[in-house]
Amino acid sequence: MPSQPSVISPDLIPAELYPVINALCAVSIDVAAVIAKGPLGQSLGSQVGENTDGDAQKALDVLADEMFEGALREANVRWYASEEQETVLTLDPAGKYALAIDPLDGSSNIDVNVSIGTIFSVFDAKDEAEASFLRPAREQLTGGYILYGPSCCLVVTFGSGTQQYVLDPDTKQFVLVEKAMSVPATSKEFAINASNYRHWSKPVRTYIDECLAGKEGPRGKDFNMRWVGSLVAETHRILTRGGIFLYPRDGRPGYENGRLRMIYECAPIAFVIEQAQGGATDGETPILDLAADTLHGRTPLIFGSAEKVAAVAAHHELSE
Ligand SMILES: O=P(O)(O)OC[C@H]1O[C@](O)(COP(=O)(O)O)[C@@H](O)[C@@H]1O
Ligand SMILES: [Mg+2]
Ligand SMILES: [Mg+2]
Repeated sequence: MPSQPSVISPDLIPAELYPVINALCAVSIDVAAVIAKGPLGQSLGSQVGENTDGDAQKALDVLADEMFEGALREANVRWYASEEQETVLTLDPAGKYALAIDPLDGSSNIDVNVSIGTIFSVFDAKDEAEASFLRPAREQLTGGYILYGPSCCLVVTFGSGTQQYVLDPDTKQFVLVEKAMSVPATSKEFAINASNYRHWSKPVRTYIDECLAGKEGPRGKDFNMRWVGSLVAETHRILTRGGIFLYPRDGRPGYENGRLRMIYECAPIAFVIEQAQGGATDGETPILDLAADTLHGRTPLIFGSAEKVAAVAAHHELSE
């Protein structure tokens, strides 16, 4: 751990959680430096194995996981649940918190120099490891992400607004730049992996068909589309200029609940988005009212500008 604090302007960070956030920031400064070396450093994008979900594990997935696990041992974290680990690890038996992490989000973008990130979520630790995570997402104490993009930033909520901190490369510290982020209520942008169109359910197809119909369609305006392939980058764009993101369930084997994991990805992103006046649902229920039933369980995720999320939810209701 560096001698200087890794995140300054900490007045909005609850004192008890500061060591956790500070440790996450300290590691992310090192992760950002590793990423910035690109092909000058070690080969980060090569496949080194598979995780429990059968996803390809890249060298940087494993390295980032090891780096966060190591640093969080001294940050009052009792239970550590990682997308890259099969079971929950005990870090500090006396620790107060249970931390879930997607150490490296957007793995397919590692070797193409496109934005990637880290997503995290913290609960109070219970005596049982798994029970600390398999509970309503609304019980999170904090949730957020670090984006390794053209600039590196931390976006985080503690339940009273969503804040943004940016890493100053000169001082190597995260500095508060926005106290209360707000998702624009409406926008003309949607994000979905349209290559799966033929596998989608009727409500999702209907909604996207309406967007594609543009001015002449029922929504009466032209839309734009984006798909980065890194959830953190899509989230940051939507927090900044609005829009909607959809990773729905679809008809492919293994995609019955979509692709994204509840505790490592959907819950923290939903927390950040709701605290910025946006919406996040699985199509029927707000994500924050759901609980994962297994550690690596997935859920459909639809989030963004409140008005757009409501429109998709309405399609789901109509089709019931
Ligand atoms: O390749 P697809 O099916 O479009 O999926 C893209 C999604 O998968 C993810 O990369 C999954 O995250 P990981 O990289 O952590 O496995 C998301 O960041 C992204 O939104
Ligand atoms: Mg991910
Ligand atoms: Mg990942």
